Amino acid sequence: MTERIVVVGAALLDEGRLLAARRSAPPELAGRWELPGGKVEPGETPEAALERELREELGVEAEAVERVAGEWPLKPPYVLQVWTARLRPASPDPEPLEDHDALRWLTSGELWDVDWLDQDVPAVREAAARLGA
Ligand SMILES: Nc1nc2c([nH]c(=O)n2[C@H]2C[C@H](O)[C@@H](COP(=O)(O)OP(=O)(O)OP(=O)(O)O)O2)c(=O)[nH]1
Repeated sequence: MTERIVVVGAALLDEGRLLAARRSAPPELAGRWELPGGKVEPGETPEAALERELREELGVEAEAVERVAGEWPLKPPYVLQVWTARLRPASPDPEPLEDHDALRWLTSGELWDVDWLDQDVPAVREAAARLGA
């Protein structure tokens, strides 16, 4: 059986907008936009991983809300799963603390203004269906 490591991506939604984050590393991904998140660690639930990654990367207190149906292949052995998420009431605003050098809140009309990682495009399309919901 092949090893498979889940990367969780957050479709962080706020006031009908989706947060996009521009990667600053590694060189082959730098400058492209993604859903913030990261690898699920052994023994961790995807929801806990998502909340931990958002705290580390963006300094926010977020809550995973629901899984976006689907799973998208990344560079083996990684696969991307996406959860919608929201900021908890007392959360600070997101800041690009690590892994990213820019953040943008996108309305549905602005969704394709950023250069998403190719492998994120189908996931973003699915997540976008929740915008304004
Ligand atoms: N977080 C995130 N990673 C993505 C996305 N799309 C995509 O190809 N990736 C890739 C980039 C990385 O190779 C891998 C996740 O790595 P990461 O650097 O975000 O995760 P991490 O914080 O747990 O990593 P690490 O520094 O602990 O190794 O998945 C995405 O939308 N979000």
